[in-house]
Amino acid sequence: MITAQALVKQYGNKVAVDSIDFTVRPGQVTGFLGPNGAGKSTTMRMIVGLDKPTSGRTEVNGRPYREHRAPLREVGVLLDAKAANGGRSAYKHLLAIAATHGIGAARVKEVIGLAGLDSVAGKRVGGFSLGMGQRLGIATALLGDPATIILDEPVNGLDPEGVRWVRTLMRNLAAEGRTVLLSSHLMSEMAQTADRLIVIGRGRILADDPIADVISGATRSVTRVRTHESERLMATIAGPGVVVSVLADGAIEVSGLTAEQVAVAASTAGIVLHEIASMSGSLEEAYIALTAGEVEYRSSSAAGTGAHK
Ligand SMILES: Nc1ncnc2c1ncn2[C@@H]1O[C@H](COP(=O)(O)OP(=O)(O)OP(=O)(O)O)[C@@H](O)[C@H]1O
Repeated sequence: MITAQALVKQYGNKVAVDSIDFTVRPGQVTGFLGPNGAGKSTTMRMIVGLDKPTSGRTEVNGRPYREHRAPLREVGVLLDAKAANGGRSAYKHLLAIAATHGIGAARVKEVIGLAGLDSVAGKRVGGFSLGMGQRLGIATALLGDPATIILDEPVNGLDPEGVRWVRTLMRNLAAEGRTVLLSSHLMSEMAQTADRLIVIGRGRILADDPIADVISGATRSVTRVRTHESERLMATIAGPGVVVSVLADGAIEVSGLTAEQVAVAASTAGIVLHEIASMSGSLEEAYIALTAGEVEYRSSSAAGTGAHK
């Protein structure tokens, strides 16, 4: 479990984290989202004692991080995958960290296997690809078999197999009852991995809800219907708050009624439907809607460069 209470971090005049409160619960994957510069890394750094809050507090498993006598066994962290010593082999790197925390070589071998690093465990970390470095960072985070895991951009640089591996690992860790906090800018990946989301913008919390609620709260869901009797169906379902539009392919899109209500109305009127689907918005749409106006760094033109020809 991770908690933050009235947590503030100021760098000079810059308020990076602006009095936030949240609880990250065990048994779930919680996604931590926000535009560049929103304050995610600063928050994660404060949780694990790498940055001191200007005011407020954070706790991991019921105590401030620094008060844990064996922090590696409480919380596993991946904040900077490039932090490993380049001259050592992956095995030696993990063994050195394990030794300073009273963790045996057997656990080192175990996490090497878990992270899919068996074939490169004897190789110098300096020669690792970004993806291998990420795997090593995740192996390090898991070394102490911690109840809480915090990973900042863990899929950065991973190939599709690696991305899927991280997703499955996170889901399994949560299913074991652990607390998993995960940041990523990959919305489709987050949508498949997280149960709950905390979204921040300019240091403030914009949403802290189950993922389905974040999506339904920030996007419009519609019912898409296809029938040979579009005109009659439109007349049948017309009413206050019901908006219908005819799409280019002849299907009609209805907002203001659930798919069930449309199906019942059609059935009562004896109208045969060839297709009916409830279309909810995507996490990406919800995220863009939620963070509009909260983006610190935005390109001035969506079309990119090429203005001077
Ligand atoms: N050491 C520092 N000194 C001064 N300002 C800082 C420092 N660290 C972070 N900031 C500022 O605090 C704000 C939050 O930064 P932070 O790195 O926490 O954002 P983030 O959400 O992790 O962004 P990203 O998605 O780009 O990693 C930014 O405006 C950043 O420039």
